[in-house]
Amino acid sequence: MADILQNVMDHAVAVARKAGEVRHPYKDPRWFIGEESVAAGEPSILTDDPTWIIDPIDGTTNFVHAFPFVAISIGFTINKRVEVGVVYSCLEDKMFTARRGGGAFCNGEPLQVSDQTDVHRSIIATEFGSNRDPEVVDKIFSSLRNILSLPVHGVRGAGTAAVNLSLVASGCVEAYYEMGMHVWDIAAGSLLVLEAGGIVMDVDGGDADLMSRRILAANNRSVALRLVEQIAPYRPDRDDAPPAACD
Ligand SMILES: O=P(O)(O)O[C@H]1[C@H](O)[C@@H](O)[C@H](O)[C@@H](O)[C@@H]1O
Ligand SMILES: [Mg+2]
Ligand SMILES: [Mg+2]
Repeated sequence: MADILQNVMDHAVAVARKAGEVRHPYKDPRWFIGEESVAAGEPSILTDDPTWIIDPIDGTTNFVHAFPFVAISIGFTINKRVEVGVVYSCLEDKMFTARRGGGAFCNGEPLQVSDQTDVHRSIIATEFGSNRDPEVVDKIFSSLRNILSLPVHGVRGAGTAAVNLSLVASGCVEAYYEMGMHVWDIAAGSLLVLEAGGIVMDVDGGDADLMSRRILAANNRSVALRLVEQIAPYRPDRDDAPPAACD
């Protein structure tokens, strides 16, 4: 794993030098989008530059309550595309890694999504999120009611987007969808799913957009599209939305 990260960092330096940049790719804040740096006021704009997208603790509520799923999530993008994803599920002691075109792995073992094509025989992961706006809560429950009534085998939520995506990549659940999480929750995990043979799209069936705060990741298109029909979509403010103007 250290080798993969070192290669990527070397690549970042090479790309920067080629572009005539003198910035140091590990230190310049423009090369990072992190949950804590954004909370501290740093920008959350995804550019074509090599960019580390980091969530130091994914599953904070779990962590606080000792609910045993917590992860560290590190994604690396070039030209807005995730090239490397690392999710470390701390209490499971599982290190998930993926490199674009190089497959996905858990503790070094290759991962493959589930081969289930029938949504009725599937487990779907999702989260309730933290938005308690009644309209949003109604949409969440509407989606959930539709999916449970399909019916499916079950609905689960680990309390961390990164772990939910690792579960899709591992074939333990067929799909995961959520609206309201952030780019640092899903950058790394989305590559795990793609490299394990799955697909990632918007909840309305459109193209995936890392900054949209919406994701549907699935083992295959047929399961994904059945879910698209059931999900009541809403649009949270984008991660790259300009800050609201102050009076
Ligand atoms: O624990 P976090 O890093 O805050 O990430 C959470 C996110 O805040 C929450 O909205 C989602 O439902 C979870 O799946 C994230 O992982
Ligand atoms: Mg998170
Ligand atoms: Mg976090």
